[in-house]
Amino acid sequence: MACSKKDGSTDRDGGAPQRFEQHPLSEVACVVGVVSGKGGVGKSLVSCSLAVELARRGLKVGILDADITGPSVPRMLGLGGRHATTIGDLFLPAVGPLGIKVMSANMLLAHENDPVLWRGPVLAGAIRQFWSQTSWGPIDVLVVDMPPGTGDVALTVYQALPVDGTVIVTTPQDLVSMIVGKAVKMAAKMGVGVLGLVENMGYATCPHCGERIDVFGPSHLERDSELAGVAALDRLPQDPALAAACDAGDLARCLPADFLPKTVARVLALGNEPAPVPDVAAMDARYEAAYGAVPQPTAEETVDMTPEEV
Ligand SMILES: Nc1ncnc2c1ncn2[C@@H]1O[C@H](COP(=O)(O)OP(=O)(O)OP(=O)(O)O)[C@@H](O)[C@H]1O
Repeated sequence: MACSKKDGSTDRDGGAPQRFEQHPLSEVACVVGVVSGKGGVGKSLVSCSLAVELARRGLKVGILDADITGPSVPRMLGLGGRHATTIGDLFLPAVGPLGIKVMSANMLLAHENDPVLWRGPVLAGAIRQFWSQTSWGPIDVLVVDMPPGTGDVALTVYQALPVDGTVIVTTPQDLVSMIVGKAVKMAAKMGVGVLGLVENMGYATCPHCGERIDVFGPSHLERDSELAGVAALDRLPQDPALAAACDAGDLARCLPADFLPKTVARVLALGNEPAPVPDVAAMDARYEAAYGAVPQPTAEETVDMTPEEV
């Protein structure tokens, strides 16, 4: 797979100086971010599932766990308690099932339940280490499991890594839908393309009669993706077997076949079909048509939201 250039000089930013340089021993062809506006919606599950599905198709896959303060990727892939290998300043990712390479803050801690009590600049430094000081080797797709929300680390990833496209994970609740808009706008403001929305935990299947139950009410996937102007990708069930597999570190083996089919196809198409950067003005117009005009703040009430340099 070939996406954008990964040598710190992508066409997108014209070689902006804040880009972190890829380690000379890494050859990452494609970087896909997985984000959610809000915590706990299943972003790490989607990151790991995407990695597993791509690895099942024979791709060389890595996961950069940018959820520094709440990392769950190592545990889900059976790498809980594993430490990263270091040679001097160089980090080597742990290798999990299906050859998936993983780099996570948890692999740098003495105990996996130690808290990471780092402030913004140190968190950004960790992202730099996971990209510039880590030898990933040849990787077709590097999945970046982002922290929830639109904070410091997400900003760093978008500014400093050559993200080719981002998958936004949501659940069918109004609060989460509203926050999807923030995640889409953040990507747009950073010039990052959006691959589409994945709705997680939308429904469950009754183990007795097989009936589908919409756990949080009807799906919002079509509505939210239309309003945001991004693709509707997959709708995932709430499945106790998946939760148990995550807890047991056995997700790679237990993940049902052809999980996330549309998301996988979209990622595989990235080389020929770049992820479109959402049009924020058009998106605002659609939200306004659907929900009415949002009262505009006065000049005194307006806060400068321009992202700062890393
Ligand atoms: N579709 C699902 N079916 C069953 N359990 C799920 C599903 N999706 C996520 N879970 C469970 O919910 C918990 C939270 O999932 P996950 O860690 O992926 O969320 P997250 O959005 O990455 O959270 P955080 O915001 O803390 O990073 C996990 O224990 C996971 O096993």
